Amino acid sequence: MLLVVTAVAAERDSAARGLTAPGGGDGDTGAGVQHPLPGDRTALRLTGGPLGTVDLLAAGVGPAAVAAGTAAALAAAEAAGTPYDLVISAGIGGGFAPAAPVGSVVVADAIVAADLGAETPEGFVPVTELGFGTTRHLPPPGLSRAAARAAGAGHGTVLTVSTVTGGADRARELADRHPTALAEAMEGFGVAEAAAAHRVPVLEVRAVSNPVGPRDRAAWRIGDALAALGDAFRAMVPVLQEAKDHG
Ligand SMILES: O=C(O)c1cccc(C(=O)CC[C@H]2O[C@@H](n3cnc4c(=O)[nH]cnc43)[C@H](O)[C@@H]2O)c1
Repeated sequence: MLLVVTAVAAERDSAARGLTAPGGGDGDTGAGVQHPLPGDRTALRLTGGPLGTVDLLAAGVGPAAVAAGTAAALAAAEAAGTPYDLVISAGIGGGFAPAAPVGSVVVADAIVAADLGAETPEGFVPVTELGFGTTRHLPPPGLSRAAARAAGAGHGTVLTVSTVTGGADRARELADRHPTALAEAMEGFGVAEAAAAHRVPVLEVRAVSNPVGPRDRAAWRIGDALAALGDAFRAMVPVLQEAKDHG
């Protein structure tokens, strides 16, 4: 079973459209059915396509909301005896120029919490250097590479931040600290923490709606990014099917 976790319903519906589009999923999946989850949550459940059962959950904005939603979905599926075997964090995101322009798609080869740490006189120190936890989850390399290739996407680090970058200085600081970063968003690390706790592999897919940099809300291309996200899911179906059928 596949679990796709987004922040908002528009992202969930774009992914579902891709998974049910001709050439992507099987047309029999239709619009899906509501699948109740613990804690007043509901997933959209698709069945009958090449990927078998796919649950799509819009779990809220930010790492805490999606960590809670993902953990609830994973625990419920395990308790029902039908555990998920892959979780995908998906949605729109900011792209680092010039590698990830607006309208492009990025598949994460690493999912990194960029602001989980402490400010010190010497600068930012990640929690790992303070002796706690982790700041990085690694998707299965072969699967993430194949997914990126199928989607025509960039393959690089996706940062998780709790505050959308809004200035050139912050964008430069993040790029300096994470030279392989292609995109930032607000959920991937939360989804990945929950997946890791259940020993389930994770992917992150981001369609770029805006550049990482000075805030210019009017320039965000959310509709284009949602369309690109759906196209990416459609293109990734054969790769996800191969992973499902052959581990
Ligand atoms: O400020 C606004 O008017 C506004 C309107 C719509 C959405 C927002 C968001 O902040 C959306 C955050 C949401 O989208 C992802 N996202 C998209 N671009 C970025 C980014 O450059 N940096 C971080 N996150 C981004 C994020 O994953 C959230 O789910 C604001």
